Amino acid sequence: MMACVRVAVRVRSLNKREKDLSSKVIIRMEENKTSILNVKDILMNISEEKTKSFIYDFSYDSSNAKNPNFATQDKVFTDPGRDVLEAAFEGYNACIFAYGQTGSGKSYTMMGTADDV
Ligand SMILES: Nc1ncnc2c1ncn2[C@@H]1O[C@H](COP(=O)(O)OP(=O)(O)OP(=O)(O)O)[C@@H](O)[C@H]1O
Repeated sequence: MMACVRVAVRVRSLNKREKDLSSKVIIRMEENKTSILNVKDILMNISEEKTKSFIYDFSYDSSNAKNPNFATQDKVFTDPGRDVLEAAFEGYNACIFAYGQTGSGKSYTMMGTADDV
């Protein structure tokens, strides 16, 4: 039996505009914990960062494919997506939706790319 509501958070990689602005990724993810770092601490290289942490059902770091905890499209589909589909096939009402600001990766996360099978 799956929980009624589950929340997953995903971070995408920086886009060209953000890279051109030398933007920093201020989100760190560890298991299902998402932390927001203070950008001033990152820039000044202060190790004792003042972070705000939140626990979600899933936290997906897709910011850098080189990170060991990089979340692939397949992973994002398998964890929250497959259960919802299975529940629907069992006759339960099910809904999955993406929420976030423009350009944050909602369509990408829900639809994938032509290369995804
Ligand atoms: N996880 C990701 N990995 C690589 N590229 C991504 C990822 N998520 C989003 N992108 C890229 O970022 C851009 C914006 O993503 P997308 O169109 O999915 O955003 P959106 O939230 O649906 O935006 P809008 O609300 O404007 O429709 C696209 O070029 C997409 O390919």
